[in-house]
Amino acid sequence: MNRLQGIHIPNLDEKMGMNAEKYVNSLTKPPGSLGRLEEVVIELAKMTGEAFPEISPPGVIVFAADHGITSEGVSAFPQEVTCQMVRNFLNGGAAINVFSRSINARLSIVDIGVSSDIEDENLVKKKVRYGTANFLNEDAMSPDEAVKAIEIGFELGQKMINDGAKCLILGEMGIGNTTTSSAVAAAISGKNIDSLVGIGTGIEKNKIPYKQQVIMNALKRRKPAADDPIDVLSKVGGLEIAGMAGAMLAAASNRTPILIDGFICATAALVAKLISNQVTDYMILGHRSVEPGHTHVMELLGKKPLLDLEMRLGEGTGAAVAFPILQSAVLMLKEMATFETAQISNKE
Ligand SMILES: O=C(O)c1ccc[n+]([C@@H]2O[C@H](COP(=O)([O-])O)[C@@H](O)[C@H]2O)c1
Ligand SMILES: Cc1cc2nc[nH]c2cc1C
Repeated sequence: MNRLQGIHIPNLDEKMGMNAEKYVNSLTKPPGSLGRLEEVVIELAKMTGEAFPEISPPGVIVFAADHGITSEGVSAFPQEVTCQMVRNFLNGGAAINVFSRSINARLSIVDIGVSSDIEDENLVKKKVRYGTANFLNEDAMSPDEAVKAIEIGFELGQKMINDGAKCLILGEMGIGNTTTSSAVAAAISGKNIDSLVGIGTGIEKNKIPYKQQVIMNALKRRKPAADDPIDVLSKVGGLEIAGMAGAMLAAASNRTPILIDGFICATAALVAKLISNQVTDYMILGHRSVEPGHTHVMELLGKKPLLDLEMRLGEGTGAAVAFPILQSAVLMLKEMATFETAQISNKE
């Protein structure tokens, strides 16, 4: 697969992880008493290869794109909300703007496939096409478009890291993308569609069987190949999902930790894993979304989320809210006294 074929993801630095573990156990607390903070900082040491991992400043990239499948009435909101929310991001008024400011993150908003044009000097204009096609009736995009969207994500992830980001948060905006994500997750995992479909932006619960049926019919017609990420993306995927997957691959190839958001972001992580299995070594899961598919996808990624705040917004918000937990973990390592320096008697 062109340029992405040559992508190299370094092995985790296990030795640095062992050093970090030893050092965590020398800090003034009973061993294990800081629970998952201890696990997290050891993971970060393995990822970064640093004795005292640096994760600040974080960088947030929000990929926006439209979905032809919205014509089937699968979302509670109309398609034009994608474009309207992009304007809201650019004006600083969305939840991800607020949370990015609170963690001092650089925030980048990318049009990778919105169905209308948006003029704004702060928008990163990388439109691959004006929304996907309705994948119930035809392939969502061409294989070339899927590759292009992954490459754009990779370039923008690399740029965010070159500009100084030490941890990457990927967010998305795309009316209809819980339907797309359910289709992608089902295609890759073979899981029953019933377990992967939820209310998204808030459809009535009694509409869920219809949403499931649309996805089942589409999968029957499109027949995506489970082990081929480009086939899955081009047949039933989304441009923001491809972009996020590309950015994740860039982060992992730079040893930069990735903080994963909700269902759509985790589905992009699953696609990235199909492209390069080791990419998940560099992922930490920020939160558990209300979308039922998220729990299944997180299991496929082999990781547990940090938070469960019953959120289902997307945009990268769950990851941004989880970021201070990583900061606490890193500060624990950097600033706590050891038993020796504080002259505290250690365990018998
Ligand atoms: O991140 C999540 O888990 C999540 C769960 C439900 C909805 N969303 C957001 O809501 C939109 C998709 O919902 P829907 O109902 O239009 O498929 C899209 O813009 C996502 O960012 C996001
Ligand atoms: C208002 C709104 C904001 C969002 N942010 C992410 N998905 C969204 C969906 C809607 C409808």
